[in-house]
Amino acid sequence: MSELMAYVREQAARLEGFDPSAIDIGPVLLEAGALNRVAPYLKEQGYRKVIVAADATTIGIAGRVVEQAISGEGIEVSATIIRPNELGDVIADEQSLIQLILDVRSRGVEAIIAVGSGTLHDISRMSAYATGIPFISVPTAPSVDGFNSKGAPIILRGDKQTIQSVGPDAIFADLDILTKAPPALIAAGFGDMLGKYTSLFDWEFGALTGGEAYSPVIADMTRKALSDCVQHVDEIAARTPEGIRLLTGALLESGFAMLLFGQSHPASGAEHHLSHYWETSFLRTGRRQILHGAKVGVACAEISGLYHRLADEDKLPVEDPDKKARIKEAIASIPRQDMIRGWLAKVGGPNTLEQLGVDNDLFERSLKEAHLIRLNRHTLLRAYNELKS
Ligand SMILES: NC(=O)C1=CN([C@@H]2O[C@H](COP(=O)(O)OP(=O)(O)OC[C@H]3O[C@@H](n4cnc5c(N)ncnc54)[C@H](OP(=O)(O)O)[C@@H]3O)[C@@H](O)[C@H]2O)C=CC1
Ligand SMILES: O=C(CO)COP(=O)(O)O
Repeated sequence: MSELMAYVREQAARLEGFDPSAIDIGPVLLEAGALNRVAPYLKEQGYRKVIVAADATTIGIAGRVVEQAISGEGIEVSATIIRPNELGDVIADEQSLIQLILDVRSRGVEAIIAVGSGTLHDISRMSAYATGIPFISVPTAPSVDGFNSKGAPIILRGDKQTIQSVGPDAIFADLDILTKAPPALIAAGFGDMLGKYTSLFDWEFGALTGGEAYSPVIADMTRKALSDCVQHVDEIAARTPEGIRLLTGALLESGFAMLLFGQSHPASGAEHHLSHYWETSFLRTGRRQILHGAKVGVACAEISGLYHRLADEDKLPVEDPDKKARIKEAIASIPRQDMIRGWLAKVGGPNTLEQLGVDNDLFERSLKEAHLIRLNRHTLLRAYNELKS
C-alpha cells in the first residue's frame, strides 16, 4: 500500500462508525511512470472494453499513450474527445455529459479512464455514476483537489451544482506528466489549496452557528495538506519534481478528506462560492473561463480580508459570547489577505481581482449573492448577508 493510502486509512480508522468500504480503492500511485501501470491494472481487473475520456489537449499529453498501452494488453479501447463549447472551453455541462454517456452506452464499455484535469474528471465521474460503471483517474495537471472526491460540480441550466456521484476506482498520477503541466495550472492547484484556510474556517463556523456536521479528524487532514503546501511554497513555485509531488499529494489528501466526509465542506466555503458565482457569470456573459484554482486563490484573499475586518471591527453576526470568542480565535488563524496574495504571487498565479479579470461590479454582486449558490452551507459570508438584509 502506498504511504498516502496508509495515511488515509489511518485517518479513516479514527472516524467513529466509518464504513471502510467507502475508501475501497485500487492502486493510488503518485510517482514517475505511473501512466505505464494503467493498462496492466485494467488487464489484472479483467476489463475487456474501456473508454478513454479526454479533451483535445489531454489526449495528446497522455490519452493516446494510455490508449495504445491498453490496446497492447488485448483490451478493446476507444477514445472520446469531449468537445469545447462555442467559446472554446471544455466544461462539465449537460452537453459534455450527454456526449460521454452516449459513447459509453453505445460502445458498451465497462470503465471510463479519465485523462485530464478537474473538468474531465467531473464529466467522467458523473457519466460513470449515470451509467453505473467505474472510472479510473489519470490526472494531467495538479490543478484541483477534485480527482478523488465524490462530488461532481457541474453546470446544470447555467448554475453550478454539486451532485454526489462516485470516487475513482484507482488513481495513476504520473509525476513525469504533472511536473511538465503549464505553470498556470500548477499555480491554480496551489490556489485551490490556499482556499482551505477560509473553507476550514467556514466549516467550523457552520458547525458552531448552523448545526452542520463536523469532523475534527477530517478538518485536521485538510489542515495538514494545506500546511504541507504552504511550507513548501518555494519548491512548488520552482516546479521541482519534489514540489509537484508535494502539491499533488496535498490535493489528493484534500480530495480524500472530502471523500471520507461524503461532502465538500472541508474544502469548499465562501471562497468557492465566490469562484462559482464568477464562473457562471462568465458563462452567461460569453466570456472564456478562468482556472478554478486561480479564482479560488484570489477569492480566499478577499474573504480573508472581509472576515478579519468583521472580527477587527467587532461586527461578527454572532450573539453567543462563547461562540463569538471561538470564532474570533479561528479568524485570527486565517492568514491576512496580503500574506495570501504574496503566496499566490510567488507561485506565479493572479493575486488580485484585476489580474483575474473580475471587475468591481461583479465582485460586489458576488459578495452579496454567492452564498445563495449553496444554501445548505452556513458560512460567515451567508450570516453576514442575512444580518444585513
Ligand atoms: N470534484 C471536485 O471535488 C472538484 C471539482 N473541481 C472542478 O474542476 C474544474 C476545474 O478544473 P481545472 O483542472 O482547474 O481546469 P480544467 O479541467 O477545466 O482544465 C483546464 C485545461 O487545462 C488543460 N490541461 C490539462 N492538463 C494539461 C497539461 N498537462 N498540459 C497542457 N494543458 C493541460 C486542458 O486543456 P485545454 O487546452 O484543452 O483547455 C484543460 O481543458 C471546475 O469545474 C471545478 O469546479 C475543482 C475542485 C474540486
Ligand atoms: O471545488 C471543490 C473543492 O475544491 C468542491 O466544490 P463544491 O463544494 O462547490 O462542490
